[in-house]
Amino acid sequence: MTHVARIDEGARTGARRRVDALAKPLGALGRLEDLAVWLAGVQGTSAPVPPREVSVVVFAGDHGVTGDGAVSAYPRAVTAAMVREFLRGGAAVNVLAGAHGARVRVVDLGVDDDLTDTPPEVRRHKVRRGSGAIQREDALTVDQALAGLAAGRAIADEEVDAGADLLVPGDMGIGNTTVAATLVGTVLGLDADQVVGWGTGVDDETWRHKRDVVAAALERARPYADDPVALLRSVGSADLAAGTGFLLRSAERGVPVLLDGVVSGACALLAERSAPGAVAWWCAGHRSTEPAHRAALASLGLAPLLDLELRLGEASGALTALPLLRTAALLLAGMTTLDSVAPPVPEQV
Ligand SMILES: Cc1cc2ncn([C@H]3O[C@H](COP(=O)(O)O)[C@@H](O)[C@H]3O)c2cc1C
Ligand SMILES: O=C(O)c1cccnc1
Repeated sequence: MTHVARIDEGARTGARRRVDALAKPLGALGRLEDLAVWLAGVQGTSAPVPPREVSVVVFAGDHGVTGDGAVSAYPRAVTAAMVREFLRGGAAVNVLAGAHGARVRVVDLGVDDDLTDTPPEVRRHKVRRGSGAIQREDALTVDQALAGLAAGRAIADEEVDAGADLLVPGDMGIGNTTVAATLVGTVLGLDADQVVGWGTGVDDETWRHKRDVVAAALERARPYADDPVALLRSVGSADLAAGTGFLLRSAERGVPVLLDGVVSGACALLAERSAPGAVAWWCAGHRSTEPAHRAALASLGLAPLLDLELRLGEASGALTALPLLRTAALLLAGMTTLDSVAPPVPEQV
């Protein structure tokens, strides 16, 4: 059972009042105003501060769905190679985190490689190597789905206990847009055509195969549309289970999250289904080109901060949006009020 923490409505009201009093026309800072009010609600103060301790967690895993003909433009071995690169510091997530002052942690939940050359910390939460081919078999056992969820929760706890004031989920796993599309399609009752995208940049023939794979997986998953754990078992994966647990725990601990692309969007949809109201703790950093991401955000009622046609994952969209969140807080804190600058109303004679 997830007990969603309460958003501070008083702080939101106070921040809205302050925003409206600032030295600008009413509403002139557009969605930056809403962002400042959101931050106030999740920080529990009408004077929110820019998030300082930003913790990015990249959940990594491989997907059995890549086994029967390509659903991705890249081979499975790229997952392990990119995990190693995250540790070396040359991936997009590293550059963006460095630029914007965030910490990156990579966690292997299901990479199809033992990664014995990486620090034990990376592999501590490993559930299995790869997941089942969801078009014809379960992705996980129930125990593995629960282990993935528990790992995500534990990781959120570790980050929050270490002082994180903003959590950012990222993803790495060849084939994961196929899994995310299946989860979103199942939860929202959509067809494969409505959720399947081009992922890493597949050609038309691969797209059609991907669509058929998702259609078969949707068929298997339909009976579990209202049961997030059964969904993760049948058509999910250990890394997406962990992403879902991470988001659930953020809402329990009352720590805000900046969401990334279609993978965190699918996790958010599952987490919101299992803990209605949790979405109040999450902000959508961006909208990717994946149709399933668009559908997930619309269903969650989240308006993305950016729409830059990104299609990378790794938390890259969320980190690109991070400065906007800080900007919103700085404007609220630093601007003076209109009544301190406006010429006084002339007195009647
Ligand atoms: C070099 C490289 C770096 C990446 N970083 C994130 N992804 C992203 O692309 C993959 C999902 O797309 P699909 O479902 O089409 O495989 C995931 O690994 C995701 O994290 C990458 C993909 C590649 C090739
Ligand atoms: O939507 C995304 O986040 C995405 C798209 C393509 C590849 N990886 C992630």
